[in-house]
Amino acid sequence: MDKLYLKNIVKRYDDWVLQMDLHVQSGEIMTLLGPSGCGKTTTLRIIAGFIHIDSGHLYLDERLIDDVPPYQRNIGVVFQDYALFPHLNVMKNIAFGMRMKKRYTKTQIRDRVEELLSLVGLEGYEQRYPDQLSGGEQQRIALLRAIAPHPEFLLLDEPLSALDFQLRKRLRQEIQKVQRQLGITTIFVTHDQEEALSISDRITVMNNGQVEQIGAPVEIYQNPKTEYVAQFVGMSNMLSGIILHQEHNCYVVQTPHQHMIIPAQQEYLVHDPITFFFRPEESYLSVTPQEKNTIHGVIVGQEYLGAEILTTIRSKDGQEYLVSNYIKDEHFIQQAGQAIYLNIPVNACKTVGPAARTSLNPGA
Ligand SMILES: Nc1ncnc2c1ncn2[C@@H]1O[C@H](COP(=O)(O)OP(=O)(O)OP(=O)(O)O)[C@@H](O)[C@H]1O
Repeated sequence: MDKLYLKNIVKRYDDWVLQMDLHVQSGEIMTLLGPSGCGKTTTLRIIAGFIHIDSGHLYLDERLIDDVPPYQRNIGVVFQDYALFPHLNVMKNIAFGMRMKKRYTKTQIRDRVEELLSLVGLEGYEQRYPDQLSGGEQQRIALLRAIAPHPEFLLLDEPLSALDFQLRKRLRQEIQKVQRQLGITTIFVTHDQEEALSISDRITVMNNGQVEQIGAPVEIYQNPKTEYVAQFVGMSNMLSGIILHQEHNCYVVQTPHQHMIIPAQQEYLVHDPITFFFRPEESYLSVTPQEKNTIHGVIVGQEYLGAEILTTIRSKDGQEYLVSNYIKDEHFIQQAGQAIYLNIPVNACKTVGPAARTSLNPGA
């Protein structure tokens, strides 16, 4: 069932337009993912009721909420800076929203705060002040403050962006755990694709004010519908060519390098232009050419990433490709300038359709 429905929402700022049609299901974590300026925060602010829309409608539990003011929407919000009230201790910070509602007794408030603190392992922190907490602890308290008054919906706007990498990883698991235990429908905003893949039930990939693709993380990563999604979510190597002919369930494609064989996932005709991609982790290097789908090039650089090595290859026509190899599998540390073959298994090649939208914004 839809918890929230953004029906043909349009919001204009001068010559920039946000256009959204989005269903958020009850109990899910839906992530809005996209680069800076694509409209994630604007969407959240529309849902929270801080921004008026030019057209469209918002439904919460199938109830129209266009004219419901923010404080009556019963939505919990955690923004990027998660500023706690510095003059209030942890107990009072978390209790703040419950007190505002004037419908809870002192005992109910205390019990709720203690229950929530134990959920994130911060029992006994009630009397501390924000300046006596680490960044990660402050972030947890901000989350609890938002969920304490039993909101119907939780909006998290890049709540982890101020934290270091390890802490972000830990806290996103914690957010997910709390969200699951309370079953609270959540919209999570991030520009970090790894964070989106790890925390979400579904992801909405946004591009310049519009939805590019909506799907489960595995669907978005494995079957991106557009070139934009393939390149924004994970790393990908793009290739273009012309269909020469079909062979069984594959197309033979003329690319700048050679003929490449790719699975026939979509209907194409002979001579049609086609764009396909492969992921760095699905290709491999060799010093001799393989039977098919081999690109000859030279190594132009290698990046050591701990568990893997990311190698950049430049082909004769000057195009660069990324290949990642697990060091455990292959001790493939090479010199820049060395000639090498990049091999791409047929099934690693995936097509992306033409962008199924006409952008309203400049620069798309
Ligand atoms: N009040 C405003 N007046 C005019 N333009 C605005 C206003 N607020 C946002 N914009 C523009 O709307 C677009 C979307 O902004 P928004 O903050 O929603 O993006 P975002 O995806 O959340 O970006 P970030 O990740 O940097 O926070 C941007 O081009 C921004 O400049």
